[in-house]
Amino acid sequence: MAVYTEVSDEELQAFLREYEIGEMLSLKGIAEGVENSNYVLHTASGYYILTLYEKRVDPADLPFFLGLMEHLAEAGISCPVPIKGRDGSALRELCGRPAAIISFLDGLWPKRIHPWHCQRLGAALAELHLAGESFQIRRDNALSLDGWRGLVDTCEGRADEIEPGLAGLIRQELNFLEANWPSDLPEGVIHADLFPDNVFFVGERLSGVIDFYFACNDFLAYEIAVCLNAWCFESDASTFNATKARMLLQSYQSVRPLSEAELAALPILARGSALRFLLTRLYDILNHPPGAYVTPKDPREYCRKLRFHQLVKGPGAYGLG
Ligand SMILES: Nc1ncnc2c1ncn2[C@@H]1O[C@H](COP(=O)(O)OP(=O)(O)OP(=O)(O)O)[C@@H](O)[C@H]1O
Ligand SMILES: N[C@@H](CCO)C(=O)O
Repeated sequence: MAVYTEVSDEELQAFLREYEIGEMLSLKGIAEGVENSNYVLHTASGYYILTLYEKRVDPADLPFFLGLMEHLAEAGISCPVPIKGRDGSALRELCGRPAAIISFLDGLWPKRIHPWHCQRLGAALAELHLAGESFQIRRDNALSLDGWRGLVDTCEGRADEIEPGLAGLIRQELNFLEANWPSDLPEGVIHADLFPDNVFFVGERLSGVIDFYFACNDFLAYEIAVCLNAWCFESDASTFNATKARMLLQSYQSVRPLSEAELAALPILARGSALRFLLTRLYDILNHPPGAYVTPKDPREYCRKLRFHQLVKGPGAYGLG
């Protein structure tokens, strides 16, 4: 659950005076997510999401995130739109934190993934990648190789508290990835956290994508690897479902075909993506703020996924060929 910062009625009322979205009717903390404090805000003009940006978001990045949502929405991608205040700005401060109001998106995220979810996801992801081509602001991925090295240095001393042998696994994997990471794949704007809880469906229609607060420029195929990890394993996190992966990849390629180099790189990109989420989960569990209204996610799930990809010989393991 994620509400790190409590907002009083008085503070909210003063904040809302900067907007033209009507009188406040209610504000309810959202019991999901781990990064920011999120509330459903109900005003006389409808429902919105109020977000207070917490520890991992650098305020200097917020114009990128909010600008990207606006850009993608204008290009026809279904995603939240930042609401501007009377001064034309979507970004201001509340309770000492950067804060914004964004539009509310209908739909529910899938708790149980079927192959058709992966099919809808693949095409939507490729459309998102194409729509991002014309976005002018750039943001490097802070959670790529350099960021992983920093997290390994910080966490490895206590990693074996979580699982015996974990410190060795992450150090060796980092060394491997540093020696073998690709350098010349097509790049663009990626969402970078496209897990099922960030993709909404209404019935069998993908109704929208939320949570752009890790978005950045990186290899487009890296994003596919993130999705293979987040969408295509069974709940034991060890059994890979090649049918789901094939649906995802075929559907992506019906909109944006992948080059031979991108396909060949999938296994190493999947290893990198598994290490990325293993490390941030490990960091969060070792540095859990006491009393915070949030449930940390299990890093061991990503140890199992990483071990699967370490044995993969080529992209055929992902349902292709
Ligand atoms: N625009 C939106 N419309 C409807 N619901 C939303 C919207 N944005 C966020 N939510 C709700 O808030 C929850 C948390 O949002 P979000 O995923 O952005 O949080 P977070 O703290 O960045 O979490 P994480 O990075 O762990 O996914 C979502 O699962 C969803 O229920
Ligand atoms: N999606 C991330 C959490 C938010 O970054 C995870 O599952 O570890």
